[in-house]
Amino acid sequence: MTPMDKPNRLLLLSELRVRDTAYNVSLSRSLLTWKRRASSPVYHPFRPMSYVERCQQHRWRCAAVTFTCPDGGLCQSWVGAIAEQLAAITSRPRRLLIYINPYGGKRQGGRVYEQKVAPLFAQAAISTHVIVTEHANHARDHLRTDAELKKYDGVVCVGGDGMFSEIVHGLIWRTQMDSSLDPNSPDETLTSCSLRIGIIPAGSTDCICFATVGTNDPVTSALHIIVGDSQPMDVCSIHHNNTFLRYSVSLLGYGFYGDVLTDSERKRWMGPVRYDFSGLKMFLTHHYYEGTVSYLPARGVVGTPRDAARCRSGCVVCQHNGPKPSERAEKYETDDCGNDGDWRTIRGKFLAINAASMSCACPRSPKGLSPAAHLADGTTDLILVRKCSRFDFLRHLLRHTNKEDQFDLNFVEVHRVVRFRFMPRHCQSDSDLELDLLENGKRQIFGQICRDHPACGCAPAYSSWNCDGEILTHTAIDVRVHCRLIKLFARGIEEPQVFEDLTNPCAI
Ligand SMILES: CCCCCCCCCCCCC/C=C/[C@@H](O)[C@H](CO)NC(=O)CCCCCCCCCCCCCCC
Ligand SMILES: Nc1ncnc2c1ncn2[C@@H]1O[C@H](COP(=O)(O)OP(=O)(O)OP(=O)(O)O)[C@@H](O)[C@H]1O
Ligand SMILES: [Ca+2]
Repeated sequence: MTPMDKPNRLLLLSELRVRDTAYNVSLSRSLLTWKRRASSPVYHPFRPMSYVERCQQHRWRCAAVTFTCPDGGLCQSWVGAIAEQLAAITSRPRRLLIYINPYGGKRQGGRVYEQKVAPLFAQAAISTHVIVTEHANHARDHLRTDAELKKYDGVVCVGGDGMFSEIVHGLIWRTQMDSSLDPNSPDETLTSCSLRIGIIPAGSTDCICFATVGTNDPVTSALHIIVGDSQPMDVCSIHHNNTFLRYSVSLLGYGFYGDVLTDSERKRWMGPVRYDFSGLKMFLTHHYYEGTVSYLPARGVVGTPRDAARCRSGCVVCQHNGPKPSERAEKYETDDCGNDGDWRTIRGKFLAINAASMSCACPRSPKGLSPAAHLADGTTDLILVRKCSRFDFLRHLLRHTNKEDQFDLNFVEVHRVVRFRFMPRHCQSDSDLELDLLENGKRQIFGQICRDHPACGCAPAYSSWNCDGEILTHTAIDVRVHCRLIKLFARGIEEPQVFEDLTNPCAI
């Protein structure tokens, strides 16, 4: 054994055995590593120890190892040092509040939790309070008013993006109330939530889990919770006429994704495949919608939506763009005197208007709606898909599933923004409408009448907003990004480790 090596933060280094093979085993702060070596005499066994092993495609598994060593005293030193190190890690949760949606995805939430997750939490000595939800918004309302949050180190949801959204709404609301802030004001600087949220994926899309962990696997997510990972995330607030509607963390989509969601809600009984049916149907329907989008481009940030680089664990773009009080005013380009910076306006006919606050990667589209979007940079990528042929729209959609750039098409544009507004054409002021009619002449007037007349079977004037899988009640909205408002038990997607053994142990 070498003495405590402070500069390298090495605490113990010994030759130990696993079965008949000898290893050089070292313990530094919170990291236990072992490398094979040539060997020697009689060995005493430690207790079996659990650790995290990295597997293919970002999956983690819990493995166990039993070391043996030649003298009992050294054995005790090792057991003591490891226990001391584990106790010193304050980021690991000890008490969790868990909500299970028994009806999410393929309705396997309860089984997944009991069989795959609960045994791991028990092994890691995490105490849990489990609530199986009885109705929609049960978890949200419980968090808003009833939950004794001081008793917990984190909140976990077992379900899909909709269930995660409930937790986010409950926690953000509660945090703002505790800080005496007004969630109805779109200009309020909101207080970040202190409790981290864990997601055990058991839904239909699970894009938040996929885009923050790299896989939808309950065991991997449970292990990220156990080791106490932390990943901040941006949240958009959505208002209509200065009234709060909802928060969004992944996709806020009008047109195609709004229509897919509306149609798929009637097919919930089908499970996850409902999205494919409704997707095909809405693709064939090919509706476009008219309206005005205004946005505030992100200023003073690094990165663009067309970057080849991706947001990964320890992302430097997120670190650079994260909130620093001195930079905030510049980033939002707005000040207390009501100077609203350089708002830009685009009027047109759109097949889809999408805002992606993160990549929205999911099994259907492993690179996501906006592959270069960042989890915690304080911006959202506003994607405008203008009216085009079905063939062109299919080209755009297909590019979500291959290596080609879905933005490199002349009917698609993408802007990295901190705030945007949308006004459907028919909601515009009377004077705006009159101006349009004058500009566009008689043909437009007849088009207008036709659109307002349901019996003629023409395209509808309005779509709905798909807000993380929920339908918004209004179409005219004001959206603002709140940098790092929440934190997840995750670390972002890890780059594959090219030169390292896939097993990079970390005791649990
Ligand atoms: C030809 C294949 C093209 C495939 C294109 C796939 C693009 C998929 C992009 C998925 C983006 C998901 C963003 C995440 C949104 C979540 O907050 C939300 C809640 O869970 N999920 C959905 O709204 C669920 C949204 C699900 C949308 C599914 C859309 C499926 C489109 C199918 C089009 C078929 C055309 C075929 C023509 C022959
Ligand atoms: N006990 C319950 N009964 C009915 N609905 C519930 C219950 N608990 C939660 N919900 C609602 O079910 C909706 C869908 O749940 P969830 O997000 O878990 O699955 P999903 O929709 O299949 O997956 P995804 O959101 O990933 O597409 C959520 O909006 C949530 O509010
Ligand atoms: Ca972002």
